[in-house]
Amino acid sequence: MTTPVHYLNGHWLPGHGPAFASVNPSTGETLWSGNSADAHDVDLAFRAARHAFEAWADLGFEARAAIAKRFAELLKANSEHLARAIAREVGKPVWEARTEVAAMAGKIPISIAAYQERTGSREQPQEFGRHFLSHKPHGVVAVYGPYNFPGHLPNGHIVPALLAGNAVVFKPSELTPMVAQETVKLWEEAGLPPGVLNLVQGERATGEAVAQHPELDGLYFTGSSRTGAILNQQFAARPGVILALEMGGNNPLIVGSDFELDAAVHEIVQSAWITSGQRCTCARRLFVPLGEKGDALLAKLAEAGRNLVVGRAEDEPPPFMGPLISAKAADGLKAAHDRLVALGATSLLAMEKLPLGPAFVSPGLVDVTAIAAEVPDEEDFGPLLKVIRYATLDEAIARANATRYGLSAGLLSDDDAEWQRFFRKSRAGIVNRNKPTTGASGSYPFGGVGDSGNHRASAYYAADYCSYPVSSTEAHRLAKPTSLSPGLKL
Ligand SMILES: NC(=O)C1=CN([C@@H]2O[C@H](COP(=O)(O)OP(=O)(O)OC[C@H]3O[C@@H](n4cnc5c(N)ncnc54)[C@H](O)[C@@H]3O)[C@@H](O)[C@H]2O)C=CC1
Ligand SMILES: O=C(O)CCC(=O)N[C@@H](CCC(=O)O)C(=O)O
Repeated sequence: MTTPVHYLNGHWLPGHGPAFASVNPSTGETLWSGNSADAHDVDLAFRAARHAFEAWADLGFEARAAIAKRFAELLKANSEHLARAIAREVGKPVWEARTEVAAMAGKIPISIAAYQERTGSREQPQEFGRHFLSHKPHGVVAVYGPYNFPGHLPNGHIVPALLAGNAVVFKPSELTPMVAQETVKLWEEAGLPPGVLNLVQGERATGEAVAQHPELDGLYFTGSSRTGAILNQQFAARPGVILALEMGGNNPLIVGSDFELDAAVHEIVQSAWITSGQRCTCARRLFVPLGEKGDALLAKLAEAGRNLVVGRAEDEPPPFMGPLISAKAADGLKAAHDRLVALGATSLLAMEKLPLGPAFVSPGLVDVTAIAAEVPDEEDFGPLLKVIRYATLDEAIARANATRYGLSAGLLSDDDAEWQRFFRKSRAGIVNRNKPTTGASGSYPFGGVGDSGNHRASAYYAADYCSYPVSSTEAHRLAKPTSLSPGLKL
């Protein structure tokens, strides 16, 4: 119980909960181990955050932004170190992990602009003084991160929360504690005052202790719809706590009537198999027109999947896809693939477990047209793409929308009328044309409808849930009105 893995009130301290570890899914090597934060450690984090909050909020935006800018510089200076940590702990290839670190540094100017634009102030002069709109931080907010972007996605909540003047308790995914620790060290080096950002590592019990803490003013969660739904229920009894939920999807990608074959295959690969399918925005369902052109597309896509290089995160030459996060995840994906085939789906590219290690699978492509009604509306978080053949675009759009989720959706078509129809009818927070469903811009809002979120979009709109609006009517001097309300004598 001696490894200092929690950052509480500006000190690195050991935890008092059960021990846990993170493992490199490419190699099986243990990367990080420590004791999780128990309820008492979590309480220390909240006390520190509450204590630090007022001075941090009073410091002013410019001073807070200056620290965030120093953090961005440190990210750039340490980008290779952090990218390697991400590659090792998540399994994504180093080239891709580098893009994650770049997105983290890019988050700072974006969040500064968003704070000013989305939550700035507005004044309306009046005879007596003014009406005035300003924004205040919520207080102490918790940030929960998923494992697939252990740097970028928690950063997408932490940066705007701190800029707005909140103090933060950060509970990263238990699968990626090392990346969280390396990130928080950079905030420390950037000069963040003690208590403003606290790190509590741990598994579900730590997450529960954070969510139940009475000092909580806001909870910003990126993770599975299952956990998000639990939190949503839990917080129904605490309406005063602002809850931002960014969750999964069962995202459709429709291939229209007018497309260039190689370009379409490229966008599908980038939609479905990037990050080994471990992005919430990944396409899970591919709608392909019936007929020869659709047949040719699927043949080419299966070939691209067969030729795609799967390898260890740090391999040279680099792979396109690394392992899944764990052997358990790989077994789960393979089982989902096999279940579809057992139900009667046609395998166009069989997903296989690979001899590289227990967390490795090859990409899978299954035609589920014949069993579409039996396919559960679930997010299979890995490189498994389900194909549905269709006769008319309207049919494809209706089936694409037939999901309880609504995160991303895409159309591959050069036909403008098809795009207009698709855009009008599709129900998702991210709707793309001739581009992957993945790779959303941080300069735009990011979030979904249905079970993909709770209408608190992140990225550019994260500023909105990091502070609350205050409307003031101000008179410079107290003055008795010249005419009083009927029935009132003074
Ligand atoms: N919409 C979005 O922006 C994104 C959504 N995701 C989604 O995240 C998922 C993958 O991430 P995971 O790490 O597996 O998510 P997860 O839901 O298993 O875990 C997320 C966090 O919640 C904590 N947690 C789990 N159960 C809890 C409970 N009962 N109470 C409090 N905390 C609890 C975990 O320890 C972790 O810190 C996928 O479903 C993916 O679609 C991932 C990235 C982006
Ligand atoms: O938060 C942002 O800056 C934009 C959202 C973003 O980066 N989305 C990524 C990854 C999220 C995921 O799918 O897990 C993407 O759209 O690829």
